[in-house]
Amino acid sequence: MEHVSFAADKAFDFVAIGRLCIDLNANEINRPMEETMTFTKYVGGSPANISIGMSRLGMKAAFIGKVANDQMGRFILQYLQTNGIETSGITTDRTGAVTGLAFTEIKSPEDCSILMYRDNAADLLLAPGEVDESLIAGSKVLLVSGTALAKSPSREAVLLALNYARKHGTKVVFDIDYRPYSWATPEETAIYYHLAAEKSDIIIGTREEFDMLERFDGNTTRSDEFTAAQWFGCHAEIVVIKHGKDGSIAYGKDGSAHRGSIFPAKVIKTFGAGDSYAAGFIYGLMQGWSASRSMEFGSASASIVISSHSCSDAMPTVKQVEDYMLASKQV
Ligand SMILES: Nc1ncnc2c1ncn2[C@@H]1O[C@H](COP(=O)(O)OP(=O)(O)O)[C@@H](O)[C@H]1O
Ligand SMILES: O=C(O)C[C@@H](O)[C@H](O)C(=O)COP(=O)(O)O
Repeated sequence: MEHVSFAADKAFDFVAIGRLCIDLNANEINRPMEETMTFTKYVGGSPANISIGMSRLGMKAAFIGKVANDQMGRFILQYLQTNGIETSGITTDRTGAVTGLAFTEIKSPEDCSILMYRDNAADLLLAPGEVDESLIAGSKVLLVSGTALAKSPSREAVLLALNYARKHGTKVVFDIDYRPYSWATPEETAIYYHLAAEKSDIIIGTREEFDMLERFDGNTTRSDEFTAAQWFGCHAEIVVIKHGKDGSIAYGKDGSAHRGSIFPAKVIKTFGAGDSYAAGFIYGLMQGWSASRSMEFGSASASIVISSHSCSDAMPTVKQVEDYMLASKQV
């Protein structure tokens, strides 16, 4: 697989656009949320988690988004700043919108679910005029998280950000990130995901997420090969399909394919796998590594995070990932 090239002369390595939320993860685990009495608060939102992961890995990261004008919004901003993430691209809502909440239920290590409270979420009120073109122009990578396409004006903000990325030679990573709660219909989901995927250089998603994206494309057998071919016909250079504990597969435009295996993990909760995998994978590609090595690094990062109670807080450093890889053998 050919290595992905990134512009060298940019102030930032990575900028993400999308939601900044709060995770409330159950403290009393291995039981239904009806029996949970206390939660631990973490910064959340898939693109926020990935940005934090990139920063923990030593990358210079920035964020474009909108937070609520309340204690949760200020908590998020402070956490990002403490973690070295540029927040000048984040605006504060003045309409009374709130911070999206994700209550994580941990019934068992394999049976986790998320209860999302996202009515009037500030992140979906990001407007096109609030997208900082200079941040995108000054970044090697723009990460688009699919849920930001779920409602206007965030939808139009993302589409404008994609145009800015194309204009300035910023590589686009599209993390499909399907969260049913935020979408009105599957048809709408497919249409707007398509608009983003067509302009993306690297597309990452689970098989189910690609099924949502390819609703009108005739991939009736849910074939990974069909998926890859579909997007190489647009702009993609790499297509990664995640398969949970069965690992992942990456396809290259040159026709190559690489299977990624997993690292053993003492799983506390399966959430956080995708975000930490994405951070590790993108980091690897940006170091000039092969897709295989980048997948391995992402998989180890994922195993660290699913063995932890949080997602954002648990995002590992390079040394932590390398130590984990040394201490584990791939299964
Ligand atoms: N139970 C697990 N044990 C070890 N690694 C896992 C496990 N579940 C997921 N992973 C790793 O995390 C990656 C992403 O997880 P996945 O569940 O496919 O994505 P998402 O969290 O976005 O749904 C997988 O490709 C795999 O490398
Ligand atoms: O993305 C959200 O709104 C919820 C996340 O903050 C939460 O940490 C989570 O679900 C991450 O799981 P992943 O997307 O499977 O990595």
